[in-house]
Amino acid sequence: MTDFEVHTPSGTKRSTQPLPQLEQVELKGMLDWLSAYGVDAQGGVTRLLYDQAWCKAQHALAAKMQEKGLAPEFDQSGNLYGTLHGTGMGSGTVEGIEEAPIVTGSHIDTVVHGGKYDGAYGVIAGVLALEYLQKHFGAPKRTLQVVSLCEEEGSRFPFAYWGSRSITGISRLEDLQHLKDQEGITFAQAIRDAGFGTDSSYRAASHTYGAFIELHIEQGQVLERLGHSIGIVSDIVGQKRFSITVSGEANHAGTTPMSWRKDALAGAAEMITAVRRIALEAGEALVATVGRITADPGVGNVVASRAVFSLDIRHIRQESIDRCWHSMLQEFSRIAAEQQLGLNWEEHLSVTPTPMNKQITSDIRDICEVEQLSYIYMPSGAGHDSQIFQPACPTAMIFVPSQNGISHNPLEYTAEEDLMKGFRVLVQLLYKYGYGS
Ligand SMILES: NC(=O)NC(NC(N)=O)C(=O)[O-]
Ligand SMILES: [Zn+2]
Ligand SMILES: [Zn+2]
Repeated sequence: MTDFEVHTPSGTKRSTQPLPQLEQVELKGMLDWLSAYGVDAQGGVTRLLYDQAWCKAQHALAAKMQEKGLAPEFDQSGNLYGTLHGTGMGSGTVEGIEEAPIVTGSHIDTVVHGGKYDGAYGVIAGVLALEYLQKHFGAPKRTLQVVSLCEEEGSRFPFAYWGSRSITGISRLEDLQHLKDQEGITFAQAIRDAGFGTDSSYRAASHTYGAFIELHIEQGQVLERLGHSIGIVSDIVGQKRFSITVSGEANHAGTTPMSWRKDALAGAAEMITAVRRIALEAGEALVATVGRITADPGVGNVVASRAVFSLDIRHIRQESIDRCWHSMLQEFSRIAAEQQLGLNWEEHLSVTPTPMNKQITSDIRDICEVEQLSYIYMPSGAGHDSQIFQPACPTAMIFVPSQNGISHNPLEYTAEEDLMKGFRVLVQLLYKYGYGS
């Protein structure tokens, strides 16, 4: 049993209430259960926005929420909500946004051949936390909600954070309809095939949140190396993502002398080497990644006429991202001019670095202290829906360790004991905000 002070996200002290000991919950079992939707023979999980595995998983989750008394509801984007309705009693004089639901959750989509914890942990933990609170304390005073966001990774369409961006109104379906996946299927078609979209019977994706709290695996090695159980996220890095197209001329590999070629792939290779050099020169905190390249016509005895590669740049400060991108672009232009190649780029993601809400993070710290869980404040090098929510409502993130820091990989793993510690923190926090008098 633990005693702790209950207060709202705005810091008003409310009351003190002991919580019953948390029981072992079916966290691990439910993560395994969810991973069956989209699992492959090597144990990798692939659930891309609106694909078959995604649809099955999201509907299976809705059925689980129903079983657990959480009144599931979809919106037009395919975000799924489970709700514990508040009685409204004791919510005091707080007005406007503070009366809105306290929401927890994360995303259901994965990268291609990813793990079973990224995103899923926060969704499952949210469902079980609401079930736990309902079972022990009945209806909360303030409405508590869990959301299974439809998309965060940007794995299918050249666009990311669709779940949180649609909820916060930053993006609308009209802006994305034309986007195509690798198979040429448009966003408009994909959402329609999945049964969502503006002409579906679901309500529009718009909500006012009192606060958003995301529990997530760290996806790095910091907690494990330093021996801490909980990471309290201080900031989330900013990101820019581009698609870079280099154009040359297809020609015969045997009859075209080296110096007369316009070899798009050779030019792209030099540009990628420059990406690595510039990022290394910028210092340890900056990271830049080229994770994908395609070449046309993609034939062994033909000089490539076109190469397209991805570029992902991240840092905790926007100026560093911008400076690095400009140096890279200068280098790309120099290389293209030198080799008589065409150069085009398209920016398809830009998110600014985002600090998390100070009051919620300090409440998380208080809980860690009462619960005697070792914690550190840390920035997140991975992007999260929390950085989309933060400007719209007070937002915070709780991290648990990732074994060997591996993520976006079937080997992604967090020990059950660590999953439970994060769950405990989440339950305490939701109790604090939902049941305070
Ligand atoms: N937590 C994540 O894995 N996020 C990933 N996805 C986005 N959208 O940032 C990423 O690339 O960092
Ligand atoms: Zn991820
Ligand atoms: Zn994630």
